[in-house]
Amino acid sequence: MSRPTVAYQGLPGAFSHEACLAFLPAFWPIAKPSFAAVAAAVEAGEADLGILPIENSSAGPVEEAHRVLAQSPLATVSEHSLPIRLHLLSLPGARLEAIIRAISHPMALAQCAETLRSLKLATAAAANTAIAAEKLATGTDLQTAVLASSAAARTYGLAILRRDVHDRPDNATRFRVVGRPGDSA
Ligand SMILES: O=C(O)C(=O)C[C@]1(C(=O)O)C=C[C@@H](O)C=C1
Repeated sequence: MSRPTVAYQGLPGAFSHEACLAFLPAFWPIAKPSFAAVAAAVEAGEADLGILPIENSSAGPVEEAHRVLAQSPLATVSEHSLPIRLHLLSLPGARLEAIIRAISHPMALAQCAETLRSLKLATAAAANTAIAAEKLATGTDLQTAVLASSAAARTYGLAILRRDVHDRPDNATRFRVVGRPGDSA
């Protein structure tokens, strides 16, 4: 039998991808560009399950995921909390003093608000932490950093300029696993 699948938002190195590996190790993760695309893949039977971040311990509910789930017939299978460690990543060779902006998912930016203020960095939103990391890695910008995981740093060959930049040491995000109603996946 082929391996069952789980759709997640982002790319390898995203926290949703980390959640797939931690909580659904028997499932093959399928990357999707948006929360809506995750729900659509499960509804269409392209993926057996979907996983979405629904709430962070310091930044609160993930509004877009709640909007998508409210409009979807999918059923909750389980919920899991994942510790979230955010690092400031740059191209290798960049210096912290030269960084002027940080790019990431708005939830990740909110989890690091105090650090970003103390470093006097401007911010810009991306669709996902790993999507921001992958984009930075393909360019030559030594003034921009992204907030993402150590897995994203490894996956895209980025340097960790500053480790653990989330404001609260107990930072964690709750993920919801969803499936088609009536399925016993
Ligand atoms: O999965 C990712 O990496 C994301 O960009 C999304 C997201 C979120 O929506 O809350 C997931 C977990 C963290 O709380 C930060 C960002």
